[in-house]
Amino acid sequence: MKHTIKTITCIGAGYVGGPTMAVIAQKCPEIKVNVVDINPQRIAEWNDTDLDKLPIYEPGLKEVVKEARGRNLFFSTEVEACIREAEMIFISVNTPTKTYGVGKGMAADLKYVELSARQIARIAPEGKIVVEKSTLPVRTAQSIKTILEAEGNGNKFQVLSNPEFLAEGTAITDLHNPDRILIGGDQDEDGLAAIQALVDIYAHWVPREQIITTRLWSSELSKLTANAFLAQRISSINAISALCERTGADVDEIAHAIGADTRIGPKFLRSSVGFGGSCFQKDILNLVYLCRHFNLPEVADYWEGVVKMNDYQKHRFAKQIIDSLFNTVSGKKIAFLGWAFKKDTNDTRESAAIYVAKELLDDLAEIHIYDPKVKKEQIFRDLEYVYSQDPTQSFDPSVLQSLITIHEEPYQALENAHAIAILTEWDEFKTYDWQKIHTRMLKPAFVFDGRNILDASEMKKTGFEYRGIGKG
Ligand SMILES: NC(=O)C1=CN([C@@H]2O[C@H](COP(=O)(O)OP(=O)(O)OC[C@H]3O[C@@H](n4cnc5c(N)ncnc54)[C@H](O)[C@@H]3O)[C@@H](O)[C@H]2O)C=CC1
Ligand SMILES: O=C(O)[C@H]1O[C@H](OP(=O)(O)OP(=O)(O)OC[C@H]2O[C@@H](n3ccc(=O)[nH]c3=O)[C@H](O)[C@@H]2O)[C@H](O)[C@@H](O)[C@@H]1O
Repeated sequence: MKHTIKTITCIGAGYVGGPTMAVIAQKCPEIKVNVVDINPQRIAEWNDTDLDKLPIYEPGLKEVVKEARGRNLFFSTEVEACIREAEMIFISVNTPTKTYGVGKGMAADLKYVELSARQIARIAPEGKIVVEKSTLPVRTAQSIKTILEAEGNGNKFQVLSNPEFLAEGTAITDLHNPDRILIGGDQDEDGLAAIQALVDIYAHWVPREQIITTRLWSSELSKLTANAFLAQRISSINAISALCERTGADVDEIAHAIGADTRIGPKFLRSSVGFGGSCFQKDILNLVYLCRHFNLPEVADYWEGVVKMNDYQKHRFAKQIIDSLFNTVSGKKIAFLGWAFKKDTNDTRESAAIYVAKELLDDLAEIHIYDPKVKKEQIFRDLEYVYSQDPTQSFDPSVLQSLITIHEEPYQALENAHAIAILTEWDEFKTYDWQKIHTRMLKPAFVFDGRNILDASEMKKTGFEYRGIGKG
């Protein structure tokens, strides 16, 4: 049965739902695209006439929203009405690591996905194509199908898996020029027709040979595997960075040398203070949990090593700061450049900065933070959350208020600092007047470059005690 898709609804107006649907609306002007969310503030921000107030910062996003919003792109809290109206429904809700009960700290929390599936089943007047856009454990489509069939008033639903591979900070270019689109579905006649309906949407702008279609389980597991491989590369180069620091080798030279091998390739070999972001850790832990569930402990341990290495890298960075500052940072001003988990985003989820800050705060450092895009309230929320997760510590928020200062402007944050730590690779940090900064710091003036973005020899010439990652 051929489907003609006239209306799409996406449940979840977050970092994925918002930009992905904006681009579908931009490229398919004849399709009406509704993006719905239970968070009214988020929807109000998506609808703000001032495009600088969109809830997420992504280069190029404003332009896409400006073109499509009000034409065929609509943001709304009317979840039920929009479910009724659409022939195809994307589920793009959050799937964080579980913080309670069975699988706590490891498994993906699927409660928002389940709620969405139940809501669709309950109110959809007829069968729909339901598309998993969220990252999900392999075989989740089966659970969604079971719910849809059990609660769906006899309607027939098709479930597709269409994982998203965009990276934050480059979301719009990734969506406009994806390496591939992946669509998994049942291989019977109805399943293939549903796959074709989604292929037809992407084919508006993605060459057909870049649209890969697979069975459901392969598509779901490809997403977890892709993130695990990407994160593994970072942990691998970071492991080597530790050895470089002991031996006098330079990790950037090594990355260049090995990346020239076409079998390895040059991308994703930037050694850093550790990977952050909402997904790498969550998705690997989810993979580890699945492996244990299927009684594959060796496979689970293998992938868990990627996360352990990342924790080690963040800890190593914080420890190096404390060790270099004569074994204590108590009462010392440490300036943080950057709080976001990478440049060109205001997202701070699992940012390495949070964990480095916590270790320094535990040693009573006074931390001054400047990030060009992250809001003050978000930084406090991140720190309060990380303390709330540490059962060994009683948490007094007033201490946090007295030890943390957030700056709207970088030079004040750096003035009279004992040390500067670069946590995010924002381009603007490279353009600062480092000579001026040096004169205004306490001496010895330490710079811990967690992103290797500054020129080590220039910094040393200026008089800094400069420490890069993996620089022997
Ligand atoms: N952030 C990223 O770069 C990427 C994320 N993903 C995956 O996409 C999924 C979504 O991630 P994000 O967009 O980052 O999450 P997010 O937290 O930014 O957005 C999720 C949204 O869903 C809404 N929501 C939750 N339950 C709802 C319900 N029942 N009805 C309506 N709205 C509901 C929340 O209010 C929130 O606004 C996750 O599974 C994630 O792993 C995949 C690729 C990239
Ligand atoms: O599933 C997801 O959420 C997404 O996760 C990552 O995207 P994202 O986390 O947005 O950003 P990345 O560019 O992958 O960076 C992740 C972290 O790794 C760090 N990183 C990246 C690359 C590198 O060489 N070194 C390094 O330390 C970044 O600074 C950042 O903290 C993947 O790149 C996307 O393909 C995927 O869709």
